[in-house]
This record gives sequence, structure tokens and C-alpha cells, in this order.
Amino acid sequence: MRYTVHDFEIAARAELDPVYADFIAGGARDEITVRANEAAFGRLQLLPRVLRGSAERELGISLFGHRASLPILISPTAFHKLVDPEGELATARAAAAAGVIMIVSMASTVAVGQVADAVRAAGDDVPRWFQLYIQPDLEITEALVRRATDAGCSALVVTVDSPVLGAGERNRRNGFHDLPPGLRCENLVDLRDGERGHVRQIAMSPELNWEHVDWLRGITSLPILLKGVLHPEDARLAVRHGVDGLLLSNHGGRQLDTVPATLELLPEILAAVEGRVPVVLDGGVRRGTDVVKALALGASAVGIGRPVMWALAEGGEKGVRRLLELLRDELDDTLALCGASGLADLTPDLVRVPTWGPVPGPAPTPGADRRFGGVVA
Ligand SMILES: Cc1cc2nc3c(=O)[nH]c(=O)nc-3n(C[C@H](O)[C@H](O)[C@H](O)COP(=O)(O)O)c2cc1C
Ligand SMILES: CCCCC(=O)C(=O)O
Repeated sequence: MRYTVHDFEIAARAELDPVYADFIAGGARDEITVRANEAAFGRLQLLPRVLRGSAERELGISLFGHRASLPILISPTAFHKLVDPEGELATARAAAAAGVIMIVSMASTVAVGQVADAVRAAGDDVPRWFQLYIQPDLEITEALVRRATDAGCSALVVTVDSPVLGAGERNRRNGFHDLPPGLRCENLVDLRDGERGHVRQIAMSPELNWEHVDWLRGITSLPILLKGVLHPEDARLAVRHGVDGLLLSNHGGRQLDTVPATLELLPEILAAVEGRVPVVLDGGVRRGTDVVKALALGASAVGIGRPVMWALAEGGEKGVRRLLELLRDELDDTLALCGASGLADLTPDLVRVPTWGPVPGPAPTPGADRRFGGVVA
């Protein structure tokens, strides 16, 4: 039985090729930001209200006019077929069954159109979003946007934190640079004549700028979210350039190492956008309490990356379903314990930065009985 998100990782690691496990777990350079994301949630405290709950709690959200049953999105992760033969089809079916929004990675190993067909065939109609790396060749970018639009994606998540590919040193040591034979980046196949869907077709370009965002704004009417804006000044610029939302993300610590945890940046980013666009946060979300903390501070929703890959590796579609159920239960339980009858009751006063510290006092006498001596940390 998997009781926690962490259990999925342990179970997946027992089965996975360690090279792929490293690809999932790893981050850039010293992985300081990878650790910071999770640690930031642990440092914040919850301060619950009592005697004001309700028998049932409302967990649904609405983003850009679309309903989802949970404030938890599946952040875009590449290469699902590395860990499960059905790949993104399995993830998408699980997401749809749970009523959760999945952001399909541009580097998916099942084409976004096929993902959409599979979900429709299952009779579920939950919005899907598409993650895009703007390509310096704008015709290619336009073709990708068309593929996503034709597949019924209802928003574009444009990743802007990757002017160059993050330095995943685990991958370098392991010599993991390409997909194994038989797997392709299916969204990239035949964008130009004869293109085979090679990972290296994805251009990470340091020459992208705000004019590219304006150009994209002009070719699509889909809502555009920028993923990877960390500086409040860039958040202001994003709003000025007509962006519809932000996915506050440090790419799970996989791009620039030593940037702050996303949770720590949330208040500054929210202040910068002044409520004009929704802010979704990802990075280190592993518990219902994490979801509650991010929402109480003002995030509209959160995203999860690695947990989905672990769950997919551990149990395919069923694994991802169980993961989403588990997070749903934890979220519901946390709301109840906070005296909240729905997400709307999550207000910043429920979250505190600890003010307590070790009480200064005389050093404990060596050998003294610590049980009764009032000994402090
Ligand atoms: C294995 C893996 C693949 C990823 N692939 C992509 C991707 O293709 N595009 C993207 O924008 N972000 C990608 N990300 C970043 C995630 O979207 C997300 O920001 C991050 O995983 C969130 O942190 P978490 O893993 O702590 O939940 C990837 C992350 C992982 C772990
Ligand atoms: C070219 C694929 C990029 C995947 C990615 O964004 C990541 O592994 O973090």
C-alpha cells in the first residue's frame, strides 16, 4: 500500500533503471534548489481555526473558465514512456478520471493529439494544456501551437526559464542524453519534412525575448501562462505583455541552481501581479499541507512534477490515479483540520513563518536529568 507521495518514489526506484530514476530525481548542479523547494514547505507552519468546519469540503477550482476537481495540476514532464509503456496516455487517462488538468509536455513521447483522443474515448472532458518551448524558427512554433490547438488544448504554458538546457550532472555522469531506441518526441515528428522526433530538435534559445511573447499572443487566442518567471520585475512585464497567468516554477530545480524555493517567491510575485492574473506554483509539493500553504498564501493552484513520474513508474495509469486520490484525501483532511469548508477559506492568516527559536539560557549541566531540568534545545 502507498500511504504517502514518498512511498511512490521508493516503490518506483525499486523497479526503475537507476539512470531513469536519476533523470527524474535530479536537478541542476548541486541540486540546492531541488532541496530548497521541499524544505520551504516544511519551514512554514499552519495555524488552524476551530469550530467552524463543514461536513463536506469544496475542492474544485476554475481557471480560465474551466472547472477542475482539484487545485492540483500535473506539471509538464517529458518522456513518460521512459517509465511506462503507455506513457502520457496513462497519465492523461488518470488525470481525466480524477478531473485534474494535465499539462502535456512538448517533449511528450505520445503526440498531444493522441493523448486528447484517448481521453475523449474514455468519456472524460477535462481541460488539457500544452507546454511549449518557443522555437527560434517561428514556423515550427506555429506548427506546434496548431497541433496543440487541434488537440483541444485550452491553454499554452510557455516555459521561459530555459535559454539553455539545465546542467543535470547526474545525466552527464550517466551518459543519459537521448531517448532509447523506439521512443521519440512525438510532437516534433514531421514538423519539417523528414524530422524524426529527436530530442535535439528542441532548440533552447538564449535569443528569445518579450517580442516573441507578443508574437505568440498575436497568433493564438488561447490563454498563455509563462512558466519560470522568478523575478518580480519579469512578473510585471509578463502582465504588461498580455500574459494570462504565471506558473511560478524553478523547473523543480533543474535549470538555474541556487534560485529560491518557489514558495518563498510566491508573496513577491503575487504582489507584483496585483491580482491581475492567476499564479499557479510548482516545486516541492508533496503533501496536502503543502497545497494548503500555497493556496493560503494566494496561489490559485499548484503543480506536481516528480510525484507523477514516480507514480506512473510504479503503477502506470492506476498508480497516477492512486497518487491523485491520495493527494485529494490529504488536501481534504488538511482543510477539515484547518476549519475550512472549502478553498475559499484558505487565507494567509492560516500560515506562519516560525517566530520561535531556542530560548537562550544556561547551558545544561552535563549529566543532569533532562526530563525535569527545563532543558531547552
Ligand atoms: C522528469 C522531469 C521532466 C520535466 N520536463 C519538463 C518539460 O518537458 N517542460 C517543462 O516546462 N518542465 C519540465 N519539468 C519541470 C516540471 O514541469 C516542474 O516544474 C517540476 O517538476 C516541479 O517540481 P516537482 O518535481 O518538485 O514537483 C520536468 C521535471 C521533471 C522532474
Ligand atoms: C528537452 C526535454 C526537456 C525536459 C525538461 O524540461 C527537463 O527534463 O527538465
